[in-house]
Amino acid sequence: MSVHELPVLPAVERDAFRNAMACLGAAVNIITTDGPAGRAGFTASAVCSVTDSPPTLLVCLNRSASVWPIFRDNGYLCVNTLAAGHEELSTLFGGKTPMADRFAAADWHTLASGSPLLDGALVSFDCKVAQVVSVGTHDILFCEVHALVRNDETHGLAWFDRGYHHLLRQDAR
Ligand SMILES: NC(=O)c1ccc[n+]([C@@H]2O[C@H](COP(=O)([O-])OP(=O)(O)OC[C@H]3O[C@@H](n4cnc5c(N)ncnc54)[C@H](O)[C@@H]3O)[C@@H](O)[C@H]2O)c1
Ligand SMILES: Cc1cc2c(cc1C)N(C[C@H](O)[C@H](O)[C@H](O)COP(=O)(O)O)c1[nH]c(=O)[nH]c(=O)c1N2
Repeated sequence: MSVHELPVLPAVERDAFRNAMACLGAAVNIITTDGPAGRAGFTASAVCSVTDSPPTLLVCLNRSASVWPIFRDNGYLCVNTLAAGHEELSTLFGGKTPMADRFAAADWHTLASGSPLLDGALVSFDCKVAQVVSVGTHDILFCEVHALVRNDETHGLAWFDRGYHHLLRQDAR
């Protein structure tokens, strides 16, 4: 098909897009960093696996978020995937709460990256930001995973239809 014959696609309204995206269930994560630019954390559901060679995941971060310059400058982060029971913590990191109050609400430890790992997270991925691609209002942070901490005792937490939902493990049903 020659260039001038390519179909012109209609635009989708932002609210219609958001209402549609609310139909995609997703894990809920607290993304943390600590380094020369300071300590920060925010709630993110736009997180997914990219490749297992090398182990890489992505996080989408709105550049208008107050945490954005800190993540940009530190270059390391941890993805803490939340477990059932972490709903309040998710809301705390997802709002306009002062950073110290966000971290005071839970217990943390660190591995090589220095980013806070949440005690009791379903899983934590200690990462180095390897590549950043800006698309519209967001930066897509492609992160190489260098350490993992799993907690197989707890159940999952999903964000779907603008609310939290528990995901039970097979042997718990
Ligand atoms: N990728 C994101 O930036 C992202 C993802 C989820 C939620 N949020 C924010 O969390 C809050 C709660 O969201 P909600 O699900 O209750 O209702 P909502 O109507 O604000 O969002 C519905 C869905 O639309 C998508 N979305 C919302 N804002 C977006 C943005 N700025 N860029 C890309 N995708 C976006 C997400 O998938 C979200 O689950 C809102 O402030 C929302 O903006 C942002
Ligand atoms: C369930 C859920 C899921 C997400 C968010 C919120 C909630 C409640 N937020 C929003 C983000 O956490 C919030 O905008 C910032 O923490 C706002 O605070 P500051 O601007 O940092 O003060 C969010 N922001 C973002 O840039 N990428 C994302 O994937 C998500 N996902």
